[in-house]
Amino acid sequence: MLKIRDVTRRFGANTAVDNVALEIPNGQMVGVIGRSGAGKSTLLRMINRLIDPTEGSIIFEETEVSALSGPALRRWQRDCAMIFQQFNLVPRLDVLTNVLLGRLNHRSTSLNLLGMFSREERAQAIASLERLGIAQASLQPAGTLSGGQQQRVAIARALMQQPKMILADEPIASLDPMNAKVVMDSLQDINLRDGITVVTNLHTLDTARAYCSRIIGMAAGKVVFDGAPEDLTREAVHMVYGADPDGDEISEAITSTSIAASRPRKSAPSLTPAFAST
Ligand SMILES: Nc1ncnc2c1ncn2[C@@H]1O[C@H](COP(=O)(O)OP(=O)(O)OP(=O)(O)O)[C@@H](O)[C@H]1O
Repeated sequence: MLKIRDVTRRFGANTAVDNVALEIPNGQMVGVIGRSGAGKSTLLRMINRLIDPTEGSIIFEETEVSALSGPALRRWQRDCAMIFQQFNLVPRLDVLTNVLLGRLNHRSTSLNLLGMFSREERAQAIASLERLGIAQASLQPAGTLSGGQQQRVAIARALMQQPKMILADEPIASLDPMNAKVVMDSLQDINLRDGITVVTNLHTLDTARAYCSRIIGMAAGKVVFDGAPEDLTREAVHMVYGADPDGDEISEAITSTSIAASRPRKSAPSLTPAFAST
């Protein structure tokens, strides 16, 4: 269980995340939605400790993640793998080496300095690439792959960390619908088959509805919706996205990529939809 307790993050006078409290049980697939600037990335980055909260605490199992430093913090960042919109691979290195880099936090500094990976680690990296359907590109420089392929490499690298949780920050925002579907199907497969918690920021509402059993809607740094996709009514969508500049209700079409999940998502959790009063 991940517990986010009254977490706030300010950048100067700007409050990016405003007093957010959430509990995420292990094994959920959670979509975080909201307008640009709503605080989605900041929230994810605080969970992974790429950014520190200004106030509040983040707890995983019995560990206060927000208080960790040194090797314990690196262990947490290994347990909580992060996937980014821009993939964050090393373009000049081949795909296999990029995936092996996911092992770095598992190993001693001296082994890392020698840059040596065991036969077992290599086999594991190839198995991860096979699972993502991209093993044939193992020896290609990562920078020569298409965006969709690069994101699959990034997911294979995340798997090499043997994470307890995957945080994906707009993983499909740079991809065309077909590649977006492959990437979301992969994240769903990892969630369903391995039971790994996935928390993903998504620009598009229909993707969140299709893949996530729980949707968290943010507006101006606050959680304004937390519930199952079925409970995301027009009213709730309005609370998350607000009205367009002409004052008209926002259309779901503009938050749509038209991708459909290959597998049905897990049945919805027994969540009471929460609407913030402010
Ligand atoms: N490093 C930073 N320094 C200053 N302000 C920041 C920083 N990171 C985020 N912000 C501000 O915090 C607010 C929330 O940003 P955040 O990136 O978390 O939103 P988001 O919902 O992820 O948006 P997007 O979908 O555009 O990525 C914004 O006003 C943003 O400008």
